[in-house]
Amino acid sequence: MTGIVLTDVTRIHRGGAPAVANLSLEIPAGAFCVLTGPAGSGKSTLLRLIAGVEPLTAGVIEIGDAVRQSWRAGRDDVAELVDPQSLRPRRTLYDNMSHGLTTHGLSRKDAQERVLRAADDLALAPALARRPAQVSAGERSRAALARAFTRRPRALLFDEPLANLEPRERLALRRRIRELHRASGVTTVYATHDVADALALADLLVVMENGAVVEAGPPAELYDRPRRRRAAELLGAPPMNILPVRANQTGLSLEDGTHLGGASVMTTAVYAYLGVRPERLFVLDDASPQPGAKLPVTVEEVEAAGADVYVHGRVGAHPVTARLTGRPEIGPDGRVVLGARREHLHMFDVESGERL
Ligand SMILES: Nc1ncnc2c1ncn2[C@@H]1O[C@H](COP(=O)(O)OP(=O)(O)OP(=O)(O)O)[C@@H](O)[C@H]1O
Repeated sequence: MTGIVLTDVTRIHRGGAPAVANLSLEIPAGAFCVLTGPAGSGKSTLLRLIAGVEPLTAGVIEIGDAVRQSWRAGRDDVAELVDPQSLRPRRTLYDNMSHGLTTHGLSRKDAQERVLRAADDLALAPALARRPAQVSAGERSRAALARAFTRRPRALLFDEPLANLEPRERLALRRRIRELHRASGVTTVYATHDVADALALADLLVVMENGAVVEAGPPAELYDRPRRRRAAELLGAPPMNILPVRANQTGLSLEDGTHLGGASVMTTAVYAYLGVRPERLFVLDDASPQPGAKLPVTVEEVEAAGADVYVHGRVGAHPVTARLTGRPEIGPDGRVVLGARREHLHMFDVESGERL
């Protein structure tokens, strides 16, 4: 197995701002690394640079002994970009999957065995004789995935492979990708803006913005204890609520004096940003656990979306969103008091954005 080491990687398109800027990252051998971040943050560009289909402006990408630099193109059989668009339209799925295997030294029989095994693994057998235009979007995605696996590259690269699939198929293929990764152990880099996919798949999660890494680490750490305010905001849908507060021994309050609760998380007085994820808020009543903070919310909108109910409103002048499991009872004054447990409160430095 081979890891991927990126050192000061930069890609500048002609006349543009850097799509990837001085980015360094070490992806251990066999890891499932997920790149996430908003549109335009550089995820696809980074994948294309690793795949070698786009040239580097500066920096080095090492995939084992295969080294890519701006002045030296790397080998193109090292990292495989899984892309349904690149299936050849005039060939059957079988031919698409077997193409190139025999020229890379496999016997016809071994190539056939490999293709049939991959087709079995991805439930593609009935569609093998058809062309890409004659199968569903899900089958095309699975065919691209099967083709990549048959080639046994050192690294597999995915760019939003679930984007155009219906929800049930999405979940099934997401699980399959994870299982195939576990079975093959091939180092994988996967780009998505979907937070749930990112958290479900990653061993190493990389939050990107403006072509740079905001924060990287195990997904549970980034979700539960983000080190940076920006990473906390980017890794959440809806994003983490952020309120500017004064915290001292008596508790937390907003600049207009609104008291947010008695249980302070700080021992000395500081001005900070309080962060709380929408899904960690609950309606405060007699049965609620002891809250670390209370938010008196003036409700502006309630969206009932199946199992989730989104409550949008304001605390003082600041917007707040809660994701609840039931419709809250809203008082005649249009208010509801929400709570969050102390362990679900995050404090960030006002200037640096670092976790306090
Ligand atoms: N061929 C190109 N020429 C000029 N600029 C480009 C080109 N490709 C990408 N960019 C710019 O580079 C930046 C990063 O784009 P990239 O597609 O890598 O982001 P992304 O995170 O994958 O976005 P998305 O989630 O929308 O796919 C963007 O500002 C984009 O406009």
